[in-house]
Amino acid sequence: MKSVERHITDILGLVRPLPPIELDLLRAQGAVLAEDVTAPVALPPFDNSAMDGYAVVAADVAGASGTAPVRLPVAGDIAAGDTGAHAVRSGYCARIMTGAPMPAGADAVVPVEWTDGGRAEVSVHRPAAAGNAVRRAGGDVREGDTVLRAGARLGAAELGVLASVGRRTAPVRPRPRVAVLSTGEELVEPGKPLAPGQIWESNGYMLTAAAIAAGCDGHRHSFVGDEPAAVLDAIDDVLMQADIVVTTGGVSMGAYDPVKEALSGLGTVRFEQVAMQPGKPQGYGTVGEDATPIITLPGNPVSAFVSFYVLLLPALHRMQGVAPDPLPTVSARLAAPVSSPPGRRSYLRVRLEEDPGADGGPRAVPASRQASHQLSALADADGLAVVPEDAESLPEGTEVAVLRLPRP
Ligand SMILES: Nc1nc2c(c(=O)[nH]1)N[C@H]1C(S)=C(S)[C@@H](COP(=O)(O)OP(=O)(O)OC[C@H]3O[C@@H](n4cnc5c(N)ncnc54)[C@H](O)[C@@H]3O)O[C@H]1N2
Ligand code: MOO
Repeated sequence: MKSVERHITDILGLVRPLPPIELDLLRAQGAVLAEDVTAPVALPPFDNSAMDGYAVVAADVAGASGTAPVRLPVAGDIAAGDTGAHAVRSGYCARIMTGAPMPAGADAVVPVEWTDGGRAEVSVHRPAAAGNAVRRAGGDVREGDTVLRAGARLGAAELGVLASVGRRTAPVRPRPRVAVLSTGEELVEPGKPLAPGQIWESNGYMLTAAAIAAGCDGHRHSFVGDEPAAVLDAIDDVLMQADIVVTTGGVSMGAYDPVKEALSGLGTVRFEQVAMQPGKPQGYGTVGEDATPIITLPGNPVSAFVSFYVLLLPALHRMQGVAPDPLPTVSARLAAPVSSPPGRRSYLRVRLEEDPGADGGPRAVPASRQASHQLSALADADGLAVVPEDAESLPEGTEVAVLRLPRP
């Protein structure tokens, strides 16, 4: 059987970072920056007041106190956004607001709380040292500084930074368009009644949601039955709108495995058995004139889920221009013994719990239901514990690596 690592590498070989596009800032949320961004000007661009108060010459108020306040005439008002040229000379002050440009000659701001708040003349009852409550030009960012690096994922803070350096748009890798296509004659749209032998389609929702959570533009397409020609038609239909196609079902050893049957003939898609549990039957390759990557995941819901995070996620990262890292791993002690098929690496659903008795490190509590159709145990899990290929059982207390599942 093929190793998990080899299969991840083969899938990575199908994809490249998507060419950058320019997106309006709010449309770029969640996307990955394609170039470094520098500041075209210093930020703040000018010296300005950090507080509402009075711009003064610090030396004038050096002796101010409650018992001997310093009285200064107020030469004018400077509001934030004031573009006029203001100046303060010794013996005078100007009322100034937070964010307003410092007048020439002034070197400190006395907060209004340290004064009587006078409009024509003000009493200052505390000294303010030079530089007090003054935000210097370039105090945040100097002109030409790199404020964000290529590869940064754009969240609220990053979008704020981009706007603060005057960008209205951002050069980003577009979110990979992931077309999710499910197959199976037994599938019924949720919300509709089930006939005997039928089940509600769940993989499409699950994988589309996982793709969106991974920063992709996931689209659940309608599912198809067990007719290989219908599978090919459906794949053809989604190709125009997809950077990668993900199918589920129809890749195993059955008499009606339409994905395998339909795609095997093309010569561009391989079907293999990967040494993992769940997720053994897998296919990967390209389809269509543009050689669009296609990944065919098994139909068992937990197999599809685990395959997405173990095999596909690194490729989705690469398409976004970030390192093709797997899920983050933590080390944990098994809270119960587990078993695993020989020669296959198992990914067991576990809940991570604090282990008060141990020297730090959580414990991994395996879900009681681990079969690949038992989807309900997944919603309780926060990780996948990895049981190596050479282990058929592990006793309670064994230290294992746990892949942390992303949570909304
Ligand atoms: N003789 C063998 N049989 C099977 C083998 C094998 O090696 N030899 N492998 C088993 C393993 S492991 C897996 S995993 C499954 C994979 O089978 P397929 O990818 O062909 O998937 P299907 O047969 O279409 O479906 C499997 C299972 O999952 C349900 N399913 C499928 N799609 C959906 C969906 N969109 N939403 C919800 N549930 C879905 C389907 O009803 C089946 O119960 O094969 C084993 N068999
Ligand atoms: O590999 Mo299947 O994915 O065991 O259920």
